[in-house]
Amino acid sequence: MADLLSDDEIADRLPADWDREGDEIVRVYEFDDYLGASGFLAAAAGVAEDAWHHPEMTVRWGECEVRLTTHDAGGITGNDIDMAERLDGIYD
Ligand SMILES: C[C@H](O)[C@H](O)[C@H]1CNC2=NC(N)=NC(=O)C2=N1
Repeated sequence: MADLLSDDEIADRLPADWDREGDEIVRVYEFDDYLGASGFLAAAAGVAEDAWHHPEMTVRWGECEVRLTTHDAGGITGNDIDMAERLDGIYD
């Protein structure tokens, strides 16, 4: 099981455009419309399934909010940082 990151480690490793909110890291990806946001969610779900690390995702008009935490560890781990970087990689 992945180890919890310290506050300093989280601050150091948090990718640009992501914020920390307690035991989660959060980013809102922006799109031109609802279908764009929905398509990103579908692609992100595939990335998550491949990595077996699953974010909480909420689609709104033109937005997909992604929240990551490691449930098994009860907080933020390297798995969350890695998933954030993977999702940034599929965001055009
Ligand atoms: C049983 C447990 O849910 C699985 O091992 C995986 C599935 N996906 C997961 N996703 C996230 N975000 N955290 C987990 O701890 C996690 N665990």
